[in-house]
Order: sequence, then structure tokens, then C-alpha cells
Amino acid sequence: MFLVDWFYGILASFGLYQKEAKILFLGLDNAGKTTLLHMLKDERLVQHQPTQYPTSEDLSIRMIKFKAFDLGGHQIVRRVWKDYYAKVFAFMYVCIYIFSRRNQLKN
Ligand SMILES: Nc1nc2c(ncn2[C@@H]2O[C@H](COP(=O)(O)OP(=O)(O)OP(=O)(O)O)[C@@H](O)[C@H]2O)c(=O)[nH]1
Ligand SMILES: [Mg+2]
Repeated sequence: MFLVDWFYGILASFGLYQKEAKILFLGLDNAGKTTLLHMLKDERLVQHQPTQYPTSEDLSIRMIKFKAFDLGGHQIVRRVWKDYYAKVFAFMYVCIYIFSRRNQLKN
């Protein structure tokens, strides 16, 4: 799957083999963090409820193992992000891009 290959390529380029790194999935609410994390885990697109509490998943893509933290993007849960910054290998900041009809007309 393209997404898994793409993510694996990023991790491999950092030489992440056998290091069991901690990766935080950050971004505003509704950005797609939980969807992305579960697509990497199960290679399936599933609809999720907004994340209320931080969760973590042990993921493994081919030779690379890592612990992914999905912290939630709502204003209240964003307050706990800083509690997870210690010993982080990477931040995955997920953004949403809305291609609205207004943009379409402008261009
Ligand atoms: N079109 C499109 N929709 C997406 C994509 N990723 C997620 N979504 C949709 O965006 C909505 C929010 O996705 P989530 O993964 O729950 O977002 P989140 O960042 O975890 O949100 P919080 O848990 O509230 O912080 C859902 O309705 C998803 O189906 C994507 O790549 N494309
Ligand atoms: Mg979520």
C-alpha cells in the first residue's frame, strides 16, 4: 500500500531499524491522525470517534518497530501533549487541506 510504503521510507531514511522509537501523532482535531495510524496498523480505512484520551499502539512495518502515540487534537487534550515530549524520536504532524469550491473558482 502506498501509505505504508511512504511511511516506511521516511522511517528507514532516519535509520530506524531495531530502535523501537517513540513517535507522536500530533495535529488539530479532525486532521486525520487516528485514521492514519490505523491505516498504518491494519491497512484498512475505518471511521473513528474523536480521540478523548491519549492512546498508544505498537506498530511494526517490515523491519521497523515503533510506538505510535495518538494524543488527540481537541483544545483540552492538546494541553497534555507536552507530557509526552520526552525521548521522542519523531513528531508526525498531520494537517488537513480542504480544497473548497471557493478555492477552485479562484484558481
Ligand atoms: N478525505 C479524507 N478524509 C479523511 C482522511 N483522513 C481522515 N479523514 C476523515 O477525517 C475525519 C477525522 O479523522 P480522524 O482520524 O478521526 O481525525 P483525528 O485527527 O484523529 O481527530 P481527533 O481525534 O479529534 O484529534 C474522519 O471523518 C475521517 O474519515 C483523508 O486522508 N482523506
Ligand atoms: Mg483521533
